Amino acid sequence: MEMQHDTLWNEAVAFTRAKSPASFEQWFSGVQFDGMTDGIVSLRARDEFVREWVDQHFLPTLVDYLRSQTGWSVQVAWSVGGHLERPVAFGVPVSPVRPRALVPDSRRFSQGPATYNGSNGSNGSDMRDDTRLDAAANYARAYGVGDESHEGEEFQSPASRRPPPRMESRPEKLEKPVTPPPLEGLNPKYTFGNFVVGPSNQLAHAAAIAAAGGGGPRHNPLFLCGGTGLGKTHLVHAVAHRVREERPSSRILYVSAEKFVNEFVQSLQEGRMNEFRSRYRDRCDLLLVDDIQFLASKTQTQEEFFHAFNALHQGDKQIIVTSDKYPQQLERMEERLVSRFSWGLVADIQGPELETRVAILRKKAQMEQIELEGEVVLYLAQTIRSNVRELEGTLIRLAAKSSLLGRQIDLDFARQELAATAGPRASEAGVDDIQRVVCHHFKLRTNDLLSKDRHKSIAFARHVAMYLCKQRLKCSFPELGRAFGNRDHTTVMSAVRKVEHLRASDPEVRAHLEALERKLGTND
Ligand SMILES: Nc1ncnc2c1ncn2[C@@H]1O[C@H](COP(=O)(O)OP(=O)(O)OP(=O)(O)O)[C@@H](O)[C@H]1O
Repeated sequence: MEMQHDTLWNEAVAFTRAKSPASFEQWFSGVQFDGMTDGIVSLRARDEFVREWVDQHFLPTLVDYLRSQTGWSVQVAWSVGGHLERPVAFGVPVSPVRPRALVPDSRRFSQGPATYNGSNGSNGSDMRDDTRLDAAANYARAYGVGDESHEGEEFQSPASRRPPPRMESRPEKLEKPVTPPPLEGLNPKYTFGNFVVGPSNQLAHAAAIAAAGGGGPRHNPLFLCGGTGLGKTHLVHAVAHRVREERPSSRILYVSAEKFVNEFVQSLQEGRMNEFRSRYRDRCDLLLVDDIQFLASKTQTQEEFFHAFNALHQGDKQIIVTSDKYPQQLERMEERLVSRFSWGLVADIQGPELETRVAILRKKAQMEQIELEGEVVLYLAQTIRSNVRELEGTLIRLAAKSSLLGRQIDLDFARQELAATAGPRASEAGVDDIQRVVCHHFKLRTNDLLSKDRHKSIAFARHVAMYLCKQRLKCSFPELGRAFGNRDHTTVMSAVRKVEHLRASDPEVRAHLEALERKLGTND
């Protein structure tokens, strides 16, 4: 089995190397392959800078290759520092320009090897936070390594004997920027390499890779939807990063729907509509719009967006839209827009399962250099189930507190902290609480649930409340019947069964239940 893994790894390496051999040699001289088990690839980087560069520029290709060959959800576990006995490649192994620590000192908790300790005399302490790209550029200038993104053209190592760049119009190699200028509003950490794939998001992930030109059928538009904090924005940024890397000349527009509205209003007021239209209809190869639900009720902006959409779609320019709802659930949105959103692929992202939450926590801890014991990871993943943003926020809060108090993040510490900040535990919530939350969600009065009213919307809310009570409380069917206006226990039983069935078959019902479960919190 190990043998097979090694072969697979070697194939993935060969595949990735072939895309840009010189650059590969340079960067992978600072990386060691420590093995692969259960879809987890263990790598060691010489330092944090190499880790981050390789993570962002090479791993998406490498991991995609492994995934395509095995069908596994491949994860990469990095360790940083220490001597590399078996580097993957043998380029010029030096990193003369050391950027400052990637996270503020207060957030660097790793007990592992120090990363930027000025060992080469280059004290980065007075460098700005945004010096990473500068440092990367210097690194590349000095050693001829760099971005993979220059369409068939490679950065060259001093030792390389490859012919000079083919494109005559390009200025001297050392003068051109190593990476295209960053796109406004993009989070550099939101890359495919940093996105953990699991059953809850694999369709959205695969569709995003395809939209970025990474193979597989491309759907236009791609409509990504799901509850808050589940990774929609992350995926959209990842597409932009990937396209930026691989096709630097592509004109990418990333906006939140809110920004689109503001730009539109401002252009209208200032008589610059031609410019606005040209920007969104003619000078754009990839349009990414976050939180489209924000266009609700804004009829004039919707009209403008409709025309931009048509122009781009006709020109086969990729459009990706995110939303917290399915297209059909978007309220106060023109029908013709809603129908267009479903022309391509609607890919939803569900709340991550336990295994994915564990993998996300590991990834985030690794990125932020936070040391976490396995039992703490599991405890956090079991306790925080609502969304990834909350998971991530809790991790950062724990790390900050642990740093302030000088205490290790062990299970006791995590338990105390979560208990101190959690609201009332769901297990303490009673039938009344659940009824109240359900009524609030469906905009009903509590009395409605207890009444004999059989109006469809009230009956549905009542069934949902019964289902949630049954799931979360240790109540018998007869007890629940009494709590819901003295109903027969068989009525409750059939309501619970009905909702169970709808949950599995109807995405809209599932979305309601997930929203309610988020509001009610965990019942662990
Ligand atoms: N599968 C994942 N792997 C790694 N990180 C993730 C994953 N899903 C979400 N995250 C992280 O969770 C945080 C929230 O994600 P993001 O902002 O993309 O959510 P969203 O779905 O756009 O939410 P909203 O609708 O509220 O804007 C980000 O820091 C993101 O990196």
